[in-house]
Amino acid sequence: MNDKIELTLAKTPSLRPADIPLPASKSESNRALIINALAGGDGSLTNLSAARDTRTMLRLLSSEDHVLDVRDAGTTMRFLTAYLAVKGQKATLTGTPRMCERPIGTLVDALNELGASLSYKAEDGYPPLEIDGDFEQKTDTLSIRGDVSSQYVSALLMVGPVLERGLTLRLTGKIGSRPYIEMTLALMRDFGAKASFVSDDTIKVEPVPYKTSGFAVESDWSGASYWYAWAGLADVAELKLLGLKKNSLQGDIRIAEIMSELGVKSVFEEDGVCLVKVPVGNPGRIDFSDCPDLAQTVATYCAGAGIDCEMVGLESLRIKETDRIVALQTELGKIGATIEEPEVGLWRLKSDKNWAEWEDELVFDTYDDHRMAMCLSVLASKKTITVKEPGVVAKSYPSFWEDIEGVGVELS
Ligand SMILES: O=C(O)C1=C[C@@H](OP(=O)(O)O)[C@@H](O)[C@H](O)C1
Ligand SMILES: C=C(OP(=O)(O)O)C(=O)O
Repeated sequence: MNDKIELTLAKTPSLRPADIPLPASKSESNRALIINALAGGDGSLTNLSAARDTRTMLRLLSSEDHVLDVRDAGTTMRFLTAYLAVKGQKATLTGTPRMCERPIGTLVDALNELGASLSYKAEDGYPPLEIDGDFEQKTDTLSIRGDVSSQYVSALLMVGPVLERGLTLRLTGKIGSRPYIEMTLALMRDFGAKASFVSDDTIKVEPVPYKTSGFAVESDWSGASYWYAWAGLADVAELKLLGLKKNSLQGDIRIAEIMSELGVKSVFEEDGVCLVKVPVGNPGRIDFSDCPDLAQTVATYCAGAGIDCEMVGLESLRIKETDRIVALQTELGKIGATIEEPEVGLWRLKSDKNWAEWEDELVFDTYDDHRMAMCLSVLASKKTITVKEPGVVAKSYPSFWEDIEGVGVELS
């Protein structure tokens, strides 16, 4: 299914009861791989994600090529930049044309200040990058903006324990995606590092090397979000999402709380979470500062369910796999919804309450963005739809369409 040019999903208001075997988290997997490599590479990592972003990380960590192509994987690009720079490994890091439009200057500046020799091969501030191979620590304290991408912060933190003098990071501005930073610190500590926030905006990493350890990756809460939306929009849905825990390292567990107000309750069991339909409450203003990857799911769900809402904390959405606001404005416009952005990071979504009047031929573009394909799929609970380039899901959830077929959605 992933190699088709387009995929049609037949209208499916009633889902077959199912246990959904979610993919493992690519965020946890990519951190575990980098930390394990810095610890000597002998740890036992279980349930690593089959996501392309993780397979790419695995491949590049053991590659002896000079040119390393991360494709469209943001964490792979940012984490490998810091890893290779501090290891003093010569390499060129590159990616897809879109990856070469995603900024990396904040991280490169910080690494050069730390003692690395990184330069740009094309445009200043953007991949491709040349890593010169020399590294000598020049400072143990860095200030870095926290409002562009938390991945720069995570990348720097993970190399902290192998630096002779350790590292103190001071984050300036608003700190976006903070749970991803906490996830990084938690995984580092699992591997013996001494690293934690010492104040609201300062993180200290001691020069205590990693120890070999084991880590079991949890299922992916971002991937789970599409099932919450399916459960909320379908007339009948009895789904259990396997491998999710109530105490998660992933900030995207917030989908459980958001959807409890929007029509889906979570019942945690030993081996996963059961989704139960409940009446829709008042969404109010939803803040995505901690969980930007949930924005497309919630926007599409609200547009499909006829719910108006105000979404904030969306400053980073324009520099992800695509400009996610433009993509959502265009695609949700096809079902009569509008999204206004009166100020950066604030979206006002107004939905068309009458889905029976949506166009009959709904064909959605996906913009090389896995999350566009997965969030739009949920609209098939109301109408037959076609999704272009369905293979984009491979970035984080390669078996997405098989799992969709598993709940009884006819695909052609
Ligand atoms: O560290 C991570 O694993 C991620 C951090 C987030 O990025 P930003 O920090 O750029 O918001 C998120 O959007 C991305 O999918 C994964
Ligand atoms: C933004 C994402 O990933 P990345 O930044 O790692 O490419 C994502 O998975 O939605």
